[in-house]
Amino acid sequence: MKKISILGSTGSIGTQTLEVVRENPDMQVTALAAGTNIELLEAQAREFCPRLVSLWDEEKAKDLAVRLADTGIQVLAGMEGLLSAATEETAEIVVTGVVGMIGIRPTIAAIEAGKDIALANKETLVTAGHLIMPLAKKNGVRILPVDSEHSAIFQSRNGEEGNKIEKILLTASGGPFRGFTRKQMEGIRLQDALKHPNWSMGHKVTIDSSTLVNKGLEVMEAKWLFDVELSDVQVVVQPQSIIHSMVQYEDGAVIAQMGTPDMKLPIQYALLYPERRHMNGERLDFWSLRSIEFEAPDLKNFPGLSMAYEAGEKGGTMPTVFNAANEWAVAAFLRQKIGYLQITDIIEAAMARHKRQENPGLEEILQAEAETYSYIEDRW
Ligand SMILES: NC(=O)C1=CN([C@@H]2O[C@H](COP(=O)(O)OP(=O)(O)OC[C@H]3O[C@@H](n4cnc5c(N)ncnc54)[C@H](OP(=O)(O)O)[C@@H]3O)[C@@H](O)[C@H]2O)C=CC1
Ligand SMILES: CC(=O)[C@@H](O)[C@H](O)COP(=O)(O)O
Ligand SMILES: [Mn+2]
Repeated sequence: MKKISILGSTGSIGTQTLEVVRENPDMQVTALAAGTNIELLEAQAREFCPRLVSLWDEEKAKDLAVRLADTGIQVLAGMEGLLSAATEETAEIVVTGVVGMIGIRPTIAAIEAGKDIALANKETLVTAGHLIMPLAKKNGVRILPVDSEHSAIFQSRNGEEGNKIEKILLTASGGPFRGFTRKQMEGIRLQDALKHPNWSMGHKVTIDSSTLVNKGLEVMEAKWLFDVELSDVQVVVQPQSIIHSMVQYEDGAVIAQMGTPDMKLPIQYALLYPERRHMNGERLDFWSLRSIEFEAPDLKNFPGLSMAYEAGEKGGTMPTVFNAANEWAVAAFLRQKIGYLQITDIIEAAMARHKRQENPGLEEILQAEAETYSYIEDRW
């Protein structure tokens, strides 16, 4: 029986993880954590019977405890609850499906408790990769990528572990505004930015995909997961999201992982690694596909990607500032408080004023996040 704790169980990654669990009788959920969605978490708790559930919202957690009183399921709240879900004693693997830097502390706690990590929450590696990767090594736990591109790279490394990577070819859809100039992006509305061409995902990552900030975060995520230089990660626009990413080896061979855009595959692969198991769903049909297209990314009109390379090259607290500024700006755009182009303007301004700190610990990372927020809040 594979025992799984899911952080962010009510979100896009969380609900798809539960679909995978539903289809695999040898998987069992031991803990579930969410933010505020009490209705869905209650339904999930009743269906999957975990040992504990947690809601970030303290008041709603109290209400949930009353609602679940007949079940014997422990109900917790806040950071304490999130950490308890991450370290639930019987869990073997923790799916990090929360969104944003809130994922850092539970990921660290899970690793310290000896749990394998099925990592969807890329913000954790972007901001704290230099802490997470050595900690995982020290505790003998595996960081198994769930992000589709990183799962593809991981799959393309299978059997090649001893061979050096020459280059990672990280594919990008280009988002809904591929081909737009910045001028054409001036009037973009929230509902337009939420229309990803290929993937159905949570709001934050969908906006990140549209600005190419998602690809920037993924470049840094790849650096930590596969121990490569940022300059060895090349972004290739592949508009259909059929090739999920590729690895080029020293003899020039390129190994790719392909498939329809469906996150259940990388989720199941991470949960069952190294086993592959039957999965229902669409298969690629090359006769109807006919061709697969490629483009170079447009760095001029999508500055989020170059700023991510710059933040990653500078290192220290700079990736935290890049990420925190983006988290703030995307949340404000989702509340319709700022315009679309201001997202990257805010990241640029926050990075420009930041005095970088080398090799930050957890407290310094969280402080850089807080300082970035207060700098932005004073100006926007
Ligand atoms: N969706 C996808 O296909 C992909 C996502 N990712 C990454 O995975 C992560 C999750 O993305 P996605 O599933 O789309 O996001 P969603 O917004 O759909 O879901 C986020 C989840 O996190 C929960 N949550 C938010 N804040 C807290 C908190 N403070 N404490 C506990 N739980 C919290 C939410 O709970 P509630 O619903 O109650 O608010 C929800 O369950 C992101 O880092 C994203 O970049 C990577 C690749 C693909
Ligand atoms: C499904 C997934 O992994 C997303 O992170 C996806 O990568 C978004 O697509 P683009 O950022 O390439 O538009
Ligand atoms: Mn991705």
